Amino acid sequence: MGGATNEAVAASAETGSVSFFSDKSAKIFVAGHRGLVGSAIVRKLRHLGFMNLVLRTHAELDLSRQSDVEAFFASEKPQFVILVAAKVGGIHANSTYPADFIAINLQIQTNVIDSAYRNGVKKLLFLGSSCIYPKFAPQPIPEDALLTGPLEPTNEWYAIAKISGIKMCQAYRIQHKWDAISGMPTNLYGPNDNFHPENSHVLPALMRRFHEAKVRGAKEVVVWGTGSPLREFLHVDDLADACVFLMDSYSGLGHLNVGSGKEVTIKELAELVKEVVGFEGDLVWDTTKPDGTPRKLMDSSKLAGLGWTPKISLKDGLVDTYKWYLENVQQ
Ligand SMILES: NC(=O)C1=CN([C@@H]2O[C@H](COP(=O)(O)OP(=O)(O)OC[C@H]3O[C@@H](n4cnc5c(N)ncnc54)[C@H](OP(=O)(O)O)[C@@H]3O)[C@@H](O)[C@H]2O)C=CC1
Ligand SMILES: C[C@H]1O[C@H](OP(=O)(O)OP(=O)(O)OC[C@H]2O[C@@H](n3cnc4c(=O)[nH]c(N)nc43)[C@H](O)[C@@H]2O)[C@@H](O)[C@@H](O)C1=O
Repeated sequence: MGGATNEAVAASAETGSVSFFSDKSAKIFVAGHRGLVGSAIVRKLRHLGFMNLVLRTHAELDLSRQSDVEAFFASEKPQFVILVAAKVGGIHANSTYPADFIAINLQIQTNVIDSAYRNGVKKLLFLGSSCIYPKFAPQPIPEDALLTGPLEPTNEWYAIAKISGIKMCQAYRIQHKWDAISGMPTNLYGPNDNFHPENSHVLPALMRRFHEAKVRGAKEVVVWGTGSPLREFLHVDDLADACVFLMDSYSGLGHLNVGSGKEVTIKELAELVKEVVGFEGDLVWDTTKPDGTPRKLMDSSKLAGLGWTPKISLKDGLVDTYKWYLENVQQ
């Protein structure tokens, strides 16, 4: 884990953790509550009976503006923070807007983590991403592969910001004995995903492209790259379940991987999405588009050892997501 794993550091990071589930009236700020992850976390918290959620849209509170974030925390004084607001996108967006991906993410996480600490927040959960690991990390990727090799160039700007977020949580834990933890989710999907044709991740991009091709009666759909990269997918409702589990059950220095443990090639994923959508034409591979990381299956055994495992299969998750897409997105 990039140099901060020795016993002395771990011992100095003891914070005296608090129970999250014991007080359903606790004031919880879910930053980024209208996105894929934030909306799933809000659904989960409400289902569990948490009613005192503090929510702000991007328009109401721009988390990249330091003074606005400081004023918000000083007046609202939340007890818990789940930080899932970020500049997020797929391989094309990451490559095209490197300045936005590094700057906005550094700004949001620095403002929120520091203000949360200064205003007496009891516990904060920060989310990174599996792209923090080296491009050629051992597979499945253990947490301690962090900072052991060069990053994948298509998303190194985003990865550097996310690594800084992990390190900031660790630094505040060590220096201030403050309960800031980090989870590293694998590639996610589900309701409220971003279905933009170019800037989204592969799964929603393909769902939309196959759906529109089916409606038009098209014979072919273009898929990016060679189809050979392997990816691990987790339904966002499983991730939300893991996040509340971590809020209650984990208070350690090290970040924890959150994955499904199952990987598919992009070709296999494309065939599965095609089947779920009901498109009957052919796939055409555009090999001028980047493949990105060849493989990034995470080792989530530490989280499993704490007692959390995912429940939703990729097939069931795709069916659920396509149903949501038909009811909420398609024209
Ligand atoms: N999606 C994925 O596959 C993965 C996601 N993650 C992580 O999970 C977290 C959530 O991602 P996801 O839900 O997919 O992202 P989304 O893009 O779906 O949601 C991000 C949310 O953050 C808000 N936001 C962005 N910028 C600002 C800002 N300056 N001020 C206030 N709010 C802002 C967005 O609001 P608005 O839309 O109005 O701008 C949106 O509600 C991120 O930390 C991401 O890195 C990790 C691994 C994989
Ligand atoms: C979550 C994760 O997400 C990103 O990394 P990524 O896993 O490479 O993400 P992706 O979903 O965009 O692509 C996965 C694979 O799929 C192929 N692919 C085929 N056809 C389409 C397509 O139509 N769109 C997209 N986006 N990809 C396509 C594509 O060429 C690649 O081989 C980073 O933002 C990173 O920062 C991060 O954290």
